[in-house]
Amino acid sequence: MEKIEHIGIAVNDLEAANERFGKLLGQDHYKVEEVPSEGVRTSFFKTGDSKIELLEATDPEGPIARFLSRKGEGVHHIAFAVDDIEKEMERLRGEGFVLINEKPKKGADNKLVAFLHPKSSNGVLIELCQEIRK
Ligand SMILES: CC[C@H](C(=O)O)C(=O)SCCNC(=O)CCNC(=O)[C@H](O)C(C)(C)COP(=O)(O)OP(=O)(O)OC[C@H]1O[C@@H](n2cnc3c(N)ncnc32)[C@H](O)[C@@H]1OP(=O)(O)O
Ligand SMILES: [Co+2]
Repeated sequence: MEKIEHIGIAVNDLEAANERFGKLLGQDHYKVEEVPSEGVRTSFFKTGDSKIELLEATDPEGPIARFLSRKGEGVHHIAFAVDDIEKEMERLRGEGFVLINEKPKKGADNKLVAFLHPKSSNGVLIELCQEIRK
């Protein structure tokens, strides 16, 4: 794991949260991107070497909608940058971690992503992110 790539925060209203985090961080978000496969619309703020990712549900059955209905707004996941996501998934499987997705999938912000089940990591949902190289 190289560094914290982003911290994902589930929000009810992306525009309102963009405004609030914009004031908090003293800067605007640099993108809004929908990821239909995940049932989310995301926005990103650059915070030094890592980012804040705000997540609004676009699918009432999706993971963010479920999280919001069960837990309300709040920190949803921690994402780590990895150089080789398949290799890292293999390593973590070997260490006994439960991978939610068998294969990496396309995430937001030009990344390949995979998730570990929170039960493997002390109740914290962990995301692996690899930059999609040109
Ligand atoms: C990919 C685009 C973007 C990016 O960065 O590129 C994203 O980050 S998208 C983020 C949204 N996508 C995901 O979260 C995908 C991975 N998540 C999942 O597959 C599910 O949310 C899962 C498996 C973590 C939970 O799904 P499930 O339907 O089983 O939810 P339950 O409500 O039944 O919860 C089961 C159990 O897990 C606990 N839980 C759920 N979500 C979280 C969470 N975010 N952090 C910690 N714990 C979580 C929940 O409390 C239940 O625990 P229990 O003890 O059984 O009550
Ligand atoms: Co994320």
